[in-house]
Amino acid sequence: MVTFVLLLAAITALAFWYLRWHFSTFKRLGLQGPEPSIIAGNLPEIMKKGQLQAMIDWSKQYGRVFGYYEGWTPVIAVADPKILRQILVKDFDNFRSRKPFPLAPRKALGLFLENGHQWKQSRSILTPAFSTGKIKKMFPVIDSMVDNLEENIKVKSAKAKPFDIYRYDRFRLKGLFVLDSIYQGLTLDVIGRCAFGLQTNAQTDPKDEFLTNIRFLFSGLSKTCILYLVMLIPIFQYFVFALKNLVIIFGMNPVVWLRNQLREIIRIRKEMGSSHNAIDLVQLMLFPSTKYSTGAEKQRSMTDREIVAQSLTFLLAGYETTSAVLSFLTDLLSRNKEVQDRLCAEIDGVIRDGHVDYDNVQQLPYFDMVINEVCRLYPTASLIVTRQAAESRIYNGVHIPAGMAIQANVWALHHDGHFWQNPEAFIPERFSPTYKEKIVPYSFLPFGVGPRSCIGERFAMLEIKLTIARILKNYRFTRPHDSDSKHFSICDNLDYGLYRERCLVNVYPVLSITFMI
Ligand code: HEM
Repeated sequence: MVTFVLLLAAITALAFWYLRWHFSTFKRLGLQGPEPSIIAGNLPEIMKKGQLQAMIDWSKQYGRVFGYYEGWTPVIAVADPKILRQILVKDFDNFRSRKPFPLAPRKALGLFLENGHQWKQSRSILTPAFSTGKIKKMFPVIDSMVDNLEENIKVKSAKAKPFDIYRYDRFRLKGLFVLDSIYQGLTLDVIGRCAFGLQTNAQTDPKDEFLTNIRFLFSGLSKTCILYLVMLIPIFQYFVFALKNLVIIFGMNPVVWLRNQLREIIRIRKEMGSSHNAIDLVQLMLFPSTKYSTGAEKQRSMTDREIVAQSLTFLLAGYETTSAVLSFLTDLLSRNKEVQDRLCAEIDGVIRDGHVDYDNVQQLPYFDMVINEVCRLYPTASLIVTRQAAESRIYNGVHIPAGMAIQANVWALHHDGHFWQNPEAFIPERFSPTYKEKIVPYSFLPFGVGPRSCIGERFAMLEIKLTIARILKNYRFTRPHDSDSKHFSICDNLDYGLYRERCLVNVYPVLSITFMI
């Protein structure tokens, strides 16, 4: 009995010592940061405030580089442009991987979560899908989807009553309240058609199965506590993986539904063969372009499982991010009438015959400035610019040991008074040719930067510009209390609270859920 008690005491003391050692990683590295609890690191604060708010508060307290613990995982948050340049671009070979992801699937991860050779191969297969030629060919598809959006707005505005372009609808889905925005329907239809040739009708049918399943992913499942448990005790994920089959058998998961749909598309496309003239991602993944492969890296077609994982990644990446930028852009234009007037004047000047096309939508420099400023104020994907160090290195006096996770602190970077004068104000002129030169390199990263930056940036920019240019040809964004409001399209309070709602809750859980594939 005494031996047993002694052994137990020794094991407890050893475990305690190990936990203390682990949670003093940043003290040993000489980095400041919030005090972690010995069991949960800084997870309680992250859970209480949300990750972004916690990071904002910590940035104020500890500056541009600090360390925190996402449960068990130590992470260095970086908002120093010089160090970010090293990590994201100059020394990319040391930072090819993303931060380890709770519940990431073991196989078939999708481009966003892939690492090493697998990532490189997938990126080179998928990059040609976003060439200028391909995007140009996608233009008429996006344009036809915007027809539906315009029709929606026309019907709404004909009632001569204000309507809310963001909170277009609020309904109960599988027991949860889901917010709807007319932009979500648009971006889902666009990514569905352009990436997979999917015939979704999210804009015309609010009960469209694709839309409801995707929305369910972004709402209910994102509130799961399983994720936090895995962040706390990473080993717990093996238990979750074991449960996965049970969930699939009961068919309760929207991922299962989406997976089955995508498999059906793959089956049909395989039957059609490589001569089929589709220009989308599925076609590229089944029949990779040889134009971009070098001798050493012969491209193979992907397996069905890999294609499903990639497709789901693109659906998720292309849907929520773009609709969120459209929503913030609408909100900011409705609040800043002079900016909206100047933008409309530019659009009317360039697009004289009223027809927006691929070439004229590229000739709107003020529009580019406005979108950049929206993305600076509200970087909708600010938490996903992450990396992991392969080897130990020192940058600007900061020691980054091998295996350390890095979180680019994009919000802090975009709101840093040292880099941006009056950072909370909406001033598109910051991005004018005169002032642009003064922008500190690597202080503006809405799409990330370097070889792992957003693959869909140009596609998203085109979609945003085409959509807003077409709306502004006929309408103005106003607010409900505006006395001169013609009651066309009106958006309600889109603010920081909404930013949190749309951009924060979602990233981890939604991507984690791809483990169901
Ligand atoms: C306004 C809309 C969008 C924003 C703000 C955005 C932002 C981002 C950011 C910040 C990253 C991480 C970059 C890094 O780590 O350096 C990223 C990665 C990615 N984005 Fe986007 N994105 C948008 C639209 C899209 C669209 C439309 C697609 C697909 C058609 C897409 C597909 C991806 C993919 C696949 C990755 C992972 C790239 C890799 O790891 O190689 N994104 N995006």
